[in-house]
Amino acid sequence: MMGCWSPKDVLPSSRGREDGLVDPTELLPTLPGPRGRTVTSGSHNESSSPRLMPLLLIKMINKSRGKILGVLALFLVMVWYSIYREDSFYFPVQENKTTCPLGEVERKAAQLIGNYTRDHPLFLQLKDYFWVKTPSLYELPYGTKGSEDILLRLLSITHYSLPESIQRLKCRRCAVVGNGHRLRNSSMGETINTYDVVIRLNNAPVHGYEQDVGSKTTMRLFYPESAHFNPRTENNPDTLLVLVPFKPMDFQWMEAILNDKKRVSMVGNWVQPSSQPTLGVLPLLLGHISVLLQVRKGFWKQPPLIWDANPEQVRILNPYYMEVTAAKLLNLSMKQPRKVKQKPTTGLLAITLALHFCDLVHIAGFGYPDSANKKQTIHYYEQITLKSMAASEHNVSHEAVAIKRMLELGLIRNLTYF
Ligand SMILES: CC(=O)N[C@H]1[C@H]([C@H](O)[C@H](O)CO)O[C@](OP(=O)(O)OC[C@H]2O[C@@H](n3ccc(N)nc3=O)[C@H](O)[C@@H]2O)(C(=O)O)C[C@@H]1O
Ligand SMILES: CO[C@@H]1[C@H](O)[C@@H](O)[C@H](O[C@H]2[C@H](O)[C@@H](NC(C)=O)[C@H](OCc3ccccc3)O[C@@H]2CO)O[C@@H]1CO
Repeated sequence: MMGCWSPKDVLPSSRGREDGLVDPTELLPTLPGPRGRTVTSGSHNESSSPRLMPLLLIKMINKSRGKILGVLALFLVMVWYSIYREDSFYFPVQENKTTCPLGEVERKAAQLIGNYTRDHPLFLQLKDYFWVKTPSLYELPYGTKGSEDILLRLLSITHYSLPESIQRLKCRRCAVVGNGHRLRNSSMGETINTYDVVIRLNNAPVHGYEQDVGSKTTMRLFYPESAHFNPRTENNPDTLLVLVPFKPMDFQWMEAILNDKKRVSMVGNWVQPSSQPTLGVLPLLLGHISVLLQVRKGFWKQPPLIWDANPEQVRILNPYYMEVTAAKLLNLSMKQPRKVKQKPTTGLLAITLALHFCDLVHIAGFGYPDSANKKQTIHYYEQITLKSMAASEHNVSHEAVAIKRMLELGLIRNLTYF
């Protein structure tokens, strides 16, 4: 969709191939054959004997000189443009690990985001709900108005701190990994693992895709409907599992999961989904399921009822970042009429979060296929197309413009192409 150039722009147009790619033999000069036949220099005949090779090569270069020079000139202009603009539109970024562009993200983000500030906590904190000094202006997903009571309960069983290992970093180099198909066969895994903070989204797997997407996950943003059923296999033991709340039911789901987990673990008998429950734990398990069945209604997709994650890893994202993404990056109204529903994707939200927390923000796996491209799969891990997003309430072309603006500003850089 957002590709800035394609091989078609610089190579001769394809005549015979239906897939629109250039036939390699078209690039070979034509030569008179032994009996007046015209053959390409790639064909196997006497004229390709070793003695004639230098002659052929010179002839080839002579004939294609214009094209070669054209391609070379275009390539040089692109290299120059990329270096000049300090962005990675055309080429993957090569970052010097020893330098830290301290203050650069803040300076550039302030150009794009009105009233930009790093003063807001990343995660919701219990102390802000004991005595609400400044009530939130908006309801979920842009604020916590009306959710104060459930938050009092939920925040008393979750944590809000940033792990010490992140706090002590002198430079927070962050990679935000989108779920896009462009990561497939990208071999970006090793590079992604070098970042201090790797942010992943929803139920995107790493297991089996390490070479392309890496295996490090510092934070994973998700909502109940996008929670992976087996969080332990796709995260690290210290990954922060960051709930993005969209509706009050999301808090209730998290509370039920965590409370029940606490109750079950108190008996020291947490039942793995795959293991056989012992008889002693059955009443507890039934209680667990009935609590969760009560919160089951009200979701647009079945969330996990058993979720085997360590409660110490769980955080609740401050809806402030959703507000900034919607209002400042997408210019959405905070008070949308009920019919016109549009909200930011989790990926754009994650980029916004990174802009408020990191010293360097690189993205990978962002970019949807063109809307006319009905067959292209959208994810690196499953075979679904844009059609599956028909009821998604996102405007991905609008978001692409916002991301492109950030790339142009040099505020973020791209590890894959966009
Ligand atoms: C059917 C549906 O509702 N799909 C939504 C899915 C779905 O709910 C989850 O995957 C859970 O199954 O979630 C979303 O997004 P999804 O989980 O697909 O992808 C996460 C983020 O990666 C970026 N992305 C993804 C694919 C692609 N080709 N290009 C991209 O740039 C986007 O920024 C995206 O946000 C979501 O939460 O935003 C948005 C999707 O619209
Ligand atoms: C970041 O948004 C997430 C995902 O990308 C969206 O596609 C998804 O949109 C759903 C929307 O949140 C649902 N609205 C409510 C109020 O729950 C909407 O509900 C309609 C519906 C209801 C019952 C059964 C099916 C559909 O469904 C949208 C998806 O089709 O929101 C995600 C965050 O929750």
